[in-house]
Amino acid sequence: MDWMAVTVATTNEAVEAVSNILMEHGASGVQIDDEKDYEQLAQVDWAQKGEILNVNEIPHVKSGAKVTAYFPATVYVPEIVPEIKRQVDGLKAYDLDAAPAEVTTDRVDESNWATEWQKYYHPVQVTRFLTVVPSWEDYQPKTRDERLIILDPGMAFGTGTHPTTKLSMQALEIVIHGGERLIDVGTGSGVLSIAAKQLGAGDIRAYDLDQVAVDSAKKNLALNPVAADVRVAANDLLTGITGEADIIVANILAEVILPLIPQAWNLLPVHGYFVTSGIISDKIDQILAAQRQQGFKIRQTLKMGDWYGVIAQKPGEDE
Ligand SMILES: C[S@@+](CC[C@H](N)C(=O)[O-])C[C@H]1O[C@@H](n2cnc3c(N)ncnc32)[C@H](O)[C@@H]1O
Repeated sequence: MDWMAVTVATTNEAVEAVSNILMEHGASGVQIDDEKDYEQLAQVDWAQKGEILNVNEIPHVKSGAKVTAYFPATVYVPEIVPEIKRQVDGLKAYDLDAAPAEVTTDRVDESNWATEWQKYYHPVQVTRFLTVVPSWEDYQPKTRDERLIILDPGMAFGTGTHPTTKLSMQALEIVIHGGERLIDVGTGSGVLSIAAKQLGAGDIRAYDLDQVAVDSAKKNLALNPVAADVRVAANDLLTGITGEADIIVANILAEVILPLIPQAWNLLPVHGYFVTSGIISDKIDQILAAQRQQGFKIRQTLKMGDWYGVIAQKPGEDE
């Protein structure tokens, strides 16, 4: 369906009143492009927040504000524009300066609209060997060792750039030597399974509680031929799962890692690795204590900002 966009160029102080006017005329939603908001957005470290986003590339107003309202084809826009203009000009009566108060209209093709945001996502090198590439980008490895993770950053957590995901990948680079059987608990977008395959892991099973994540992981795995044989299913942690794994990786909140510790212990052989991430600094001591209590040896802790990752190992008889 085609939509019509009505844009009012105005001031920061009149944004709310202008938005109300547009909504009262039947807009399905408004988009606000305000110079002041943009100044704040530019301060955010988007990679740190887990987004492969380049805010600097987003077109934006250089002064004042622009309110754009979207109207479905059922609203005849040329008819309502003069009234919108009259009401915006009328804000002066309430001591609101809405100038320049210019009203323009444009046709929006919904198919372009839905993919417009993709323009701002780009390949990001997340560890020494791994680069996350949005599925629509044509990107070739820059060095012989660079491995790609093709992702469609959709609904599920895991664009690969969040510190907790990076820590997990760094830990996988340490523990994977080739051919290991691996279980990815809380797979999200499937990013860690793809990373593990790229690093040489063998058989991989991936689980997530959330069906949206399971579907998203399946789509992403299909984009990466190297990970085509990863099996994904909905499951609560490792409840009911049998069959040994040499490595179990989980990037989940500390509260959720606690009940996973005994489950992981039961599925790991001697010398098997338990890689955990998603642990905020306040909880690291509790997680380390619980893993030691279970019998794990802590081989390495990794840190990025406020986040920790842990490489634990099930020790041999002689340790
Ligand atoms: C922080 S995300 C990690 C996603 C991805 N593995 C990564 O490293 O970027 C945590 C994931 O764990 C899943 N999860 C939370 N509780 C779970 C549970 N009890 N069993 C399985 N998955 C769970 C969430 O749905 C989410 O997809």
